[in-house]
Amino acid sequence: MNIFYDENMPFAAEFFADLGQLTAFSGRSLSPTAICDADVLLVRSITKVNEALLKENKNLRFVGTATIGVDHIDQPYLSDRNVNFHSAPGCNAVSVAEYVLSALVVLAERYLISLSSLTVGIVGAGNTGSRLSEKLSALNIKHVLCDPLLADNPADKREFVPLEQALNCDVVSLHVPLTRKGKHATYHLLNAERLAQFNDNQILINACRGEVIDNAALLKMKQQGHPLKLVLDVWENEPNILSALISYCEITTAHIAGYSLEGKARGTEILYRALCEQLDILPNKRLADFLPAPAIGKVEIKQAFDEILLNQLVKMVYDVRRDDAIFRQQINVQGFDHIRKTYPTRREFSSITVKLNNGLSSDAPHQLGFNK
Ligand SMILES: NC(=O)C1=CN([C@@H]2O[C@H](COP(=O)(O)OP(=O)(O)OC[C@H]3O[C@@H](n4cnc5c(N)ncnc54)[C@H](O)[C@@H]3O)[C@@H](O)[C@H]2O)C=CC1
Ligand SMILES: O=C(O)C(=O)[C@H](O)COP(=O)(O)O
Repeated sequence: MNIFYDENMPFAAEFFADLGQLTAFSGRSLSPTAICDADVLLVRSITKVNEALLKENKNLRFVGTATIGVDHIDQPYLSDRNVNFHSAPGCNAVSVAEYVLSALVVLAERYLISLSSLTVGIVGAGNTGSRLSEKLSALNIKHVLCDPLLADNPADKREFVPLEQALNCDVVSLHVPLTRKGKHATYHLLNAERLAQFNDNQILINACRGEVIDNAALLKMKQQGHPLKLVLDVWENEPNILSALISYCEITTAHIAGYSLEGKARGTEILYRALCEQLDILPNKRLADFLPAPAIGKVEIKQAFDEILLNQLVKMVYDVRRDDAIFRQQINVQGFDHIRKTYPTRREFSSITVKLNNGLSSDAPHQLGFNK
């Protein structure tokens, strides 16, 4: 069995070696002839999987994307060809939530804002939005959820607000898939008209897909002097982004919100399990067998919690300013894809054990995701 996989899938060789002949590829430049004899194709978000890519291939049985987003996959085409398709729902949702939290901590310090004074509007309350909601709850940060599709689902008991209410919050964080059709399509969900409603003090965070915000309209608004504070991880038309926007961002990164080692590697593991199931093989490998020990393994807390201490904990694991600095320094030299390919290791809160030796029963660090 010929298994072709994106070179940016951590532990792919370790997971898949026993299942077939492995070939790694560079996701942006994959050609139809390169994969003409693939039985299994494992991609990430930068490879568009469609008729144009697969036209030379007659053998394909399985396509997997080690990502949450599926907007790069022509699923009806795969289904017409009877090729099984799997994505990796939720794989890097914690990573996205930790990115947003780090951005909030950094901005709160930069502008001397207390996080507990803010209300966050989470647009899209699936895996990434829900993980963010849990972490905000752990820090007692007020937030509302907007998700008209889940609001219509009687099984989901959470309270939802209309979009306009979420967009009015002090912080607006976007967590929707990119969709172009239907009543709830998200392409340019934030168009010029909605962007114009933002007030001077708001913070807008986009760590879902660039096309959810009309980037040209956003640039125009910033050029006209709107003080909206911007955190942009994703961009329209990656990797050829609207670079004039960069200098208007408070925090700006190269689509790496989901790039914790755990988040990326979980994507690989989910596809390994899905392929094993298709092949009727019992999976015998687990991600825990491959993850290295983190640089910092254990922390002991010896004083009572306050916002400063909790913010320190967040930044100790992941300070988004590192990725912001790399982006600003390298975007015009090495380019968008290079920054992503050479991403330095980042671990999730769960990689660190936090021991409480402060006489308090408060469990905030563990609710935030740190290991007990
Ligand atoms: N920056 C990054 O590195 C990453 C970006 N993503 C992006 O984030 C997106 C969301 O991820 P998940 O939360 O895991 O997906 P999910 O599928 O678990 O949740 C998305 C939620 O958005 C809701 N939704 C759809 N249209 C909506 C609309 N018009 N208004 C409000 N809510 C709407 C859906 O009902 C769903 O509950 C992914 O599709 C992907 O494109 C995901 C992971 C990493
Ligand atoms: O999971 C998703 O959806 C994402 O946006 C990924 O973090 C994107 O990473 P790449 O697949 O582009 O490496």
